[in-house]
Amino acid sequence: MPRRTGELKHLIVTESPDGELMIRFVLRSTEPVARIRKHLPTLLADLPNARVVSVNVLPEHKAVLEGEHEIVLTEQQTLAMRLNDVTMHLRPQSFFQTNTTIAAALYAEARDWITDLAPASAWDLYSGVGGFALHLAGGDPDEGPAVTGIETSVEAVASAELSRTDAALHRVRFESGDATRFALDAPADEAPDLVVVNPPRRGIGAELSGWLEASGIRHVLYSSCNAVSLAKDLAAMPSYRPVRARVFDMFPQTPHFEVMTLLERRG
Ligand SMILES: C[S@@+](CC[C@H](N)C(=O)[O-])C[C@H]1O[C@@H](n2cnc3c(N)ncnc32)[C@H](O)[C@@H]1O
Repeated sequence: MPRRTGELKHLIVTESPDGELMIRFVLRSTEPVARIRKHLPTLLADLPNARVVSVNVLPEHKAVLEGEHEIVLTEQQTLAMRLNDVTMHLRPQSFFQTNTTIAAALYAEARDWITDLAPASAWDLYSGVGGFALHLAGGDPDEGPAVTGIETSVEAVASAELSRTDAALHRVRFESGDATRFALDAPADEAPDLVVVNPPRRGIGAELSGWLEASGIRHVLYSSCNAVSLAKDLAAMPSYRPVRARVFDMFPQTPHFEVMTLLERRG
């Protein structure tokens, strides 16, 4: 009979493409924090590539990986994730695509497809730490589309803002908020040329797909980790036709995959 009295629930390790590590101890309580702090110098000496070490507190016994309370123990608060020519500064608790090599290919392909379309403005809905927005914005801060990223996680928005500032991309901005609410509340004359959506497994849902269908937006780039919700969302947007699509093996050795498609308004 499990007694559930242990303190360590999970150890979450993120390795950057440069081999640097973010190590997160998911604990039942803050009781071991003083001990981890005490042994931190030894841990850092044994793992010279460790850059960020934190404790995440998850008191409840439930089927989630992490809780809301995070205590960063190192001076460095973010892990630099260098993908293609974009550096993203990842804070603990921010979503990052599961497979970094494939994520780099995904963002590069998105940029490739979009460059030809040369949109003046774009929204990156469900922007996370800003992978799509930062790639679409391009290397020159004065060129490329004006991009607005919308994301519910405050930590992810803070990560994205840091990366944007670091790259001096003044035509990119990130806001914390609900993607559907943002679209529904936007003045009609502020609709962009392109909308990128990269939602969680549930997809974008009836409200946002209905809004896109009724909008005059010319292109939608939809990156999905669940082909079932993607198909449902696409069925609700018959005014768009897929002009490009590619499957990415984001979750090797599982039945899951990422699929990205570029949709173009008919007519
Ligand atoms: C599949 S991840 C994609 C993140 C990002 N596009 C990337 O490439 O890393 C989905 C993101 O949607 C965010 N999210 C979930 N529900 C949301 C909502 N209603 N509005 C905006 N963002 C949401 C999650 O926090 C998560 O960061």
